[in-house]
Amino acid sequence: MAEAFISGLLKTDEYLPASLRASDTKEERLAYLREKYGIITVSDNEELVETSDVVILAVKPQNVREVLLHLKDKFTKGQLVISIVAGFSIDSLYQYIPKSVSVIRAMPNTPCLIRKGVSALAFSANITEEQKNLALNIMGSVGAVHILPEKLMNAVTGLSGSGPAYIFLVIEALCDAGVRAGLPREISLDLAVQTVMGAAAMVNSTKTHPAILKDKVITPAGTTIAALHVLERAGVRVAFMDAIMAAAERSQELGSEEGGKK
Ligand SMILES: NC(=O)C1=CN([C@@H]2O[C@H](COP(=O)(O)OP(=O)(O)OC[C@H]3O[C@@H](n4cnc5c(N)ncnc54)[C@H](OP(=O)(O)O)[C@@H]3O)[C@@H](O)[C@H]2O)C=CC1
Ligand SMILES: O=C(O)[C@@H]1CCC=N1
Repeated sequence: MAEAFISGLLKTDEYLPASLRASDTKEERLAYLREKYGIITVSDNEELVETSDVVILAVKPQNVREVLLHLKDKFTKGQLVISIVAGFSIDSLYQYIPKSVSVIRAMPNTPCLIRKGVSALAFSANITEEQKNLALNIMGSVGAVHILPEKLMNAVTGLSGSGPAYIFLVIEALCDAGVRAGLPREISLDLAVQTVMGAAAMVNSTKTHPAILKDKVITPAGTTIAALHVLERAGVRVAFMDAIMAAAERSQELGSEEGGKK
């Protein structure tokens, strides 16, 4: 996910490679980031925190505590930490980060890599307008941004944070289905991709409820209603609801000390 940010930010005119630095546990990973993006890399989180105005925390929830434990006295007043860690609340982060530092809990998604992401942000109470604008600029550089109350962040994680994976699965399933019906795989994949992109763009640009757009595809006694009958019988809507609830609940669990160990 951190690479999605690096790539997305560098595709803007605003962020130059020399203004971005990354740390990681593996030197080979840092060498890859240096070579591919020309950014500065450090093998030491302490150095990174001491030399950065904005720190994006992008380790797995299971690693957050050990990472922050070593950094507590490295932060300085006025710094901004943007955490993209699923499930980890602002209050939990403040167990390891001084109160003089501002914290943003963010939930982006991987299309940030191509600047087509969507993120939600929740702010700590001490955030300044300048820091809000800076965060909106960073996150806005790689996609759409919503500011939300923190209590909604697990739901965001379930929907849009994990969401690209659901849509990749749908695209793969549509492609296989086309192949099953006789289409060459390459053509089938393109038909699936263009259909998903076209449908999403139509909802976005017409601002029309998807149910109305769906109805316009359906000819009475035609092909579409025959297919929708099968999807409804298979419980597709409930499957999506259950899936997103499962992800939101797992996000909540990951934020707890016990859940973070699993
Ligand atoms: N993937 C996604 O779509 C999204 C992920 N997120 C959140 O982003 C975070 C990262 O997820 P994701 O990118 O998928 O996971 P990855 O495992 O790909 O990335 C985590 C990176 O952190 C590195 N790391 C581990 N320990 C340390 C350490 N002590 N110091 C520095 N770096 C360290 C890991 O290195 P190593 O491999 O050596 O362990 C790895 O490169 C998670 O908290 C997740 O909840 C949020 C939104 C979307
Ligand atoms: O799977 C995960 O836990 C992360 C959080 C959102 C997307 N990927």
